[in-house]
Amino acid sequence: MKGLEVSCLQLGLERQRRPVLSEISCVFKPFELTAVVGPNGAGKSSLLQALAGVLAPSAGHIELDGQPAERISPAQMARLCAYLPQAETPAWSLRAADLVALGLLPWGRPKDRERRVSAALQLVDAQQLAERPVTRLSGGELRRVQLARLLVGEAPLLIADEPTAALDIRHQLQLMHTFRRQADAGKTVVLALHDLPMAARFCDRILLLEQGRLVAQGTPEDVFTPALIGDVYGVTCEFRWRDGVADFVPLDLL
Ligand SMILES: Nc1ncnc2c1ncn2[C@@H]1O[C@H](COP(=O)(O)OP(=O)(O)OP(=O)(O)O)[C@@H](O)[C@H]1O
Repeated sequence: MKGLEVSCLQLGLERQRRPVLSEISCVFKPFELTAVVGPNGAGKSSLLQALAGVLAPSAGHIELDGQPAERISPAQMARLCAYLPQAETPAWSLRAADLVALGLLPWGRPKDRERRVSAALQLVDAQQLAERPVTRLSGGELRRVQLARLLVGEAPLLIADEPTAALDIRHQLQLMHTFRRQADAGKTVVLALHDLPMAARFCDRILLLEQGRLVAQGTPEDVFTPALIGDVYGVTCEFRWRDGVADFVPLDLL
């Protein structure tokens, strides 16, 4: 599979005329799983929406393999990037399998559609939900079906906003292993996460946002330090590293 490199150059974004992202410069590469972390309102979702082409930057550029994002047509973008927003309520009572199949729309109606839908449902342990109307699923079940829709296509760039938030710990781990495998196979994977130990364990790179600015980027060991995290989140904390796995202990408010 050909990977996709995404660059942000001095990216700025306004919402309701208020700046929510400023001077963000970073690169997302094939084979890399990146977590975007930061406190509530820091701009994680806004950055993901800009990368997915949902929100247009007010300053700077986004380039996909060197091509300016604004020159990429919506149809082309749909083949390049699969995006799952933070929250999405189903508007129609589709069967779960039909919702997942929507993720294949950018590629028409592939002959092996059913096999692919079933494989994607299996990735999130949701095969047993295939025939269920999506309006009658629990929060975590619906999220897993939506994640199957994200994973069913062939886009080289996967973007998911807090994908583990509604899931129990077994399904969280299963999903993070799936994203890890997608990155290992050459995809460029970008996730907004609040779970810092999960980000430390599975991700190659961390972007730390604070009030719309990128205050740190690097490996989990670079970014997850008590000084940086404590300062940005306003807490005292400890990270205890064992074989690349971080025990994160939030101690108290600063
Ligand atoms: N639809 C909107 N219209 C106007 N401003 C918005 C909108 N959505 C978010 N914002 C503002 O943009 C800023 C960044 O919000 P964003 O949702 O990107 O943060 P976040 O880091 O994803 O937060 P959270 O962890 O709470 O999901 C915040 O100040 C927020 O109030």
